[in-house]
Amino acid sequence: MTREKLTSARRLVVKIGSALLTDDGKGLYAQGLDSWVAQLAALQQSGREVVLVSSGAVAEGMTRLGWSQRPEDLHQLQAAAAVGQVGLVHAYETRFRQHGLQTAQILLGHDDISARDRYLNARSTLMTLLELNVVPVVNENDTVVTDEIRFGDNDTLAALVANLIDADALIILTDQQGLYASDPRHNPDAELISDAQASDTQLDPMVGGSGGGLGRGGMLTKLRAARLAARSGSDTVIAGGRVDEVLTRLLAGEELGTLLRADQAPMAARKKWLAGQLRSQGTLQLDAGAVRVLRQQGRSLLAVGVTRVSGRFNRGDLVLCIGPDGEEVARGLVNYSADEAKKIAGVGSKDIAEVLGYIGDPELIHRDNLAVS
Ligand SMILES: Nc1ncnc2c1ncn2[C@@H]1O[C@H](COP(=O)(O)OP(=O)(O)O)[C@@H](O)[C@H]1O
Ligand SMILES: N[C@@H](CCC(=O)OP(=O)(O)O)C(=O)O
Repeated sequence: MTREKLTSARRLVVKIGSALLTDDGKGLYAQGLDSWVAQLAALQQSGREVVLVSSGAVAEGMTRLGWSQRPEDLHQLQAAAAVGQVGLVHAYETRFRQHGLQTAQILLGHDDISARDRYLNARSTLMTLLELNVVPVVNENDTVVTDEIRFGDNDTLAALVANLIDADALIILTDQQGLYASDPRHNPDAELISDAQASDTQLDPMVGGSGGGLGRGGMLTKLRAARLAARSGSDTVIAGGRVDEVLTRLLAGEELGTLLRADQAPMAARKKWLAGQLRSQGTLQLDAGAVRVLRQQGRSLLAVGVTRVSGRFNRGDLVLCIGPDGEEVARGLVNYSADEAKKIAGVGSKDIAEVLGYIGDPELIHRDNLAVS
């Protein structure tokens, strides 16, 4: 099968794992970093949007603190991550700057993505950074979360980020060339899987064991991540980070690594997910004009088209949009709380700041967060 969809992927999440980044425990792998950053910069400069999810904080922290063994103690791990994160971001910052690109540090926990208000904030910040042509460098917020650091799994975080920004593709770079039919550390003759549907259950027995010394999750978390990414329509590639020009070649359509395909396209998947959210926290009644632009033009909902607000909801909650006769028109994630929405109902976007004293988003529900019935 060809990889045309990947060549046209516009928005990418690239994850670089600990096993790859840390040069067998001897600090960060500088040559690798030079090469990945050069490739990422070229992709960004050719008009693609790139979010980088990078591990390596614990490993870099251990080097800086002079520790040769990964500590068992959770708080020591967290301390190492806090020390190492500075070095990690510095390593990316200096390299991207040589290519004329700014970077941003984003530290996230899974809760930041599951809580609705934080979800919208994280999404808006990442989208804004992409619009500004900045490369976000994401890692787990190891100071406040402990599960992920214990399992050493940034694969899940990368998939959640792919969901968050509706990425077209998630590329997971690791120390193996991709997913093999069995762990190549134990079976050097194992066959590389080049192409599969992410949902294919025949893959399950192939990913048994966990990872190596510094990486932990192994292929199990990568397969799970591919399935998670597929929920928002993102394909996943697992590929070898040491392969020459791996990112450039993958996006040129070369059949490297393992492609795990999603069943549906990003926007369709997102709308389906929204439509399937059962519990709504409130209702917005729309005037006939708003109903028309939502239905016929797929536009965002502006406060000016809202005639009545009911229910108790916060930013990020799901609300129903009903027409003048009470029929459901759409449902979506709202940008303002019920109290704020009541104040700005019927108000034009440019006057929101005057009414509220601030403006968060110009629309009440952004079209990406809206599923029309
Ligand atoms: N079927 C498989 N194919 C490839 N690698 C596998 C497989 N099963 C287990 N692994 C192991 O997964 C490791 C990669 O995972 P991990 O060490 O967690 O890396 P990372 O830090 O990049 O996430 C490989 O080094 C390999 O030993
Ligand atoms: N967040 C931590 C650990 C994450 C981690 O190692 O994950 P992975 O690259 O999936 O094996 C770090 O930066 O060291």
